[in-house]
Amino acid sequence: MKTTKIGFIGGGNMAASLLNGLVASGHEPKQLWVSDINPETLANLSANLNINVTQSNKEVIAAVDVVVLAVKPQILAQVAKEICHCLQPNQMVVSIAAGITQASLRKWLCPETPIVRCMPNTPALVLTGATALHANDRVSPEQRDLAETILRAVGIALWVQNESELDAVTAVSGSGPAYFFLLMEAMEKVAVELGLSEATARLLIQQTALGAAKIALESPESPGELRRRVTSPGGTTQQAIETFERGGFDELVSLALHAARDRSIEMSKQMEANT
Ligand SMILES: NC(=O)C1=CN([C@@H]2O[C@H](COP(=O)(O)OP(=O)(O)OC[C@H]3O[C@@H](n4cnc5c(N)ncnc54)[C@H](OP(=O)(O)O)[C@@H]3O)[C@@H](O)[C@H]2O)C=CC1
Ligand SMILES: O=C(O)[C@@H]1CCC=N1
Repeated sequence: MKTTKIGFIGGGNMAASLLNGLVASGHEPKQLWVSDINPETLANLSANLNINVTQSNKEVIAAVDVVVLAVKPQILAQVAKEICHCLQPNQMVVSIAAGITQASLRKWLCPETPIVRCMPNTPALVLTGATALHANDRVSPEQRDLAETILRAVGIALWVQNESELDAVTAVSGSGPAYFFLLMEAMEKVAVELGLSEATARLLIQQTALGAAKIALESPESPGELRRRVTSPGGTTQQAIETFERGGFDELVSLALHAARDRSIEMSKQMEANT
């Protein structure tokens, strides 16, 4: 797998996370390609990772075994139509775009193209990504394994049976890192108000987030039980948790995740209707 030629169309945030992760996991940099319209983006990727870079999407297609579509959903139709004639019949396409369905991709590419649609997240950068994948019926078992191996190189990877599950995955783990950063941001602001220096606050919050994630991963207990173990009756945590609950914490999380899931569905419908 480490010598499979993989090409990214679009070298922005998510592509950079995956490329960094692939190189860090031992993938041969010279087997990795990326195209982007922005020369500065390409210069940074080339300098940092020593991978092949080009402004030509078609050059990437011609050089690789697997093509990863990593542009914004809004311009994916245009990019897919530009490259569709250059794809070899069995060349696998992996799309990471939120809210772009297999049906749209099939329409824009060629009906025979093997397509894996997936939803990764930016912690791929530090090899702790979480990705869900869905394959169309043109993807061979070997290509399925290859797609899974690529994403597993940068974290965990699991398959969903129904494509519609990717809307929920996008809301939970695709966007999820931002929710944790939001909480960290808010905690840091208040910690400074409470008298800590910014550096002290940030370090304490980062280590606490890491510790909470590690204990949640390693313990057989549910998050609810782990939370109760921190919450001494009549103590400080109880005050904080009750304040969160009075403020409608669960309802707010529900509203936020539904909004993200609904936006994913809405984007799918808009793209299918407009192209
Ligand atoms: N960011 C995230 O956490 C996640 C993102 N995704 C998905 O990944 C995809 C990329 O997102 P993200 O990395 O955040 O977006 P970015 O905007 O950071 O990256 C997209 C890159 O594509 C470039 N680009 C624009 N037009 C073209 C073109 N015609 N050919 C080649 N490259 C082009 C952009 O350049 P310029 O900026 O100059 O326009 C930009 O560098 C999206 O579809 C998103 O839904 C999925 C999971 C998580
Ligand atoms: O916000 C977005 O649309 C993308 C998809 C998941 C994370 N970022």
